[in-house]
Amino acid sequence: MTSDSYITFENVRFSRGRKCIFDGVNIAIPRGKITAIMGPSGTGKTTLLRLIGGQIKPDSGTVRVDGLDVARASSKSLLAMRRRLGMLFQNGALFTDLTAAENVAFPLREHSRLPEPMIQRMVTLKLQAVGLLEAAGQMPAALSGGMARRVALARALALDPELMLYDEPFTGQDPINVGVLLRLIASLNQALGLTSVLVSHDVTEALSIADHVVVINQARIVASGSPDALRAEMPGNPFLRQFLEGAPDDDQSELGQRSARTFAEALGLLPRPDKSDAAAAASRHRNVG
Ligand SMILES: Nc1ncnc2c1ncn2[C@@H]1O[C@H](COP(=O)(O)OP(=O)(O)OP(=O)(O)O)[C@@H](O)[C@H]1O
Repeated sequence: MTSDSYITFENVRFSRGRKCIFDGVNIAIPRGKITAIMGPSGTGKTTLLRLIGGQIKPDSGTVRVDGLDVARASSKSLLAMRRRLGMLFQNGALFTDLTAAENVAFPLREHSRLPEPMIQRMVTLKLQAVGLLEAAGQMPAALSGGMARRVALARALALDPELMLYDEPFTGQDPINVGVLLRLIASLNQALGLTSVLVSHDVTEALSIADHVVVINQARIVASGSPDALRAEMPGNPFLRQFLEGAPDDDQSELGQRSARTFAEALGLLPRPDKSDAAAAASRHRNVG
């Protein structure tokens, strides 16, 4: 681990029943950057986020978040770590009986003792950060899907996290909303000095903002580095090449095939489909739904 790593996985093993999800993986997630986690469906990307959050523990090995050994930390240290962590998951629905502003205020009321005027100020700042101040008084039912996702992002930022975990944040969104979310994720990471970990099937989109990429396949890390470094590594890396050339042996699903294809497209290894990027992305979103 270097001091530039915010999160490290050191020889982490994790199984579900008889299925080995991680077979001694080492990962370094750089501080202050956006790291995209890629891999075919079912390879353990969400599991990786749950190991980071400490919801599950490795069978062996160590997961460190800013130096904290997550599995062996006291519950007090774990709680403190989680308060520095924001999460935006595809199912992170808003509370339907609270306005947008009340949704953003919720974690502040739950986890801080700030006086009400300060909470209102924080809510205003967070809604401004996602460009939705005008929606403060709206109920979730009155928001578009894209607006609701941005309010959920504002809520995830409420406690000023250092680390943001995004699990499929673009699912169900149209290309314009995906573009807005991408720009927000990138600009917030930069402006707030965050470290972001992004799990997404939208490979082209995720790679457009990723500084660092980790590719998982069959319980191992098959490649990691910048998109440029992966491109350079591809010819000498049979695992990566297999992933790029087609779905792995045990994943013949349409999703697995698509992950491999879009990854190769994103690295410029395959010609892009003869459509505009937006139309291609729209077609992928429909498929994911
Ligand atoms: N609670 C659980 N109990 C048993 N097996 C589980 C559980 N959660 C996940 N798994 C299994 O662990 C493996 C990894 O799941 P995970 O959700 O991390 O994959 P993923 O890469 O995020 O998949 P996707 O891209 O489809 O979202 C899968 O085989 C899944 O079936």
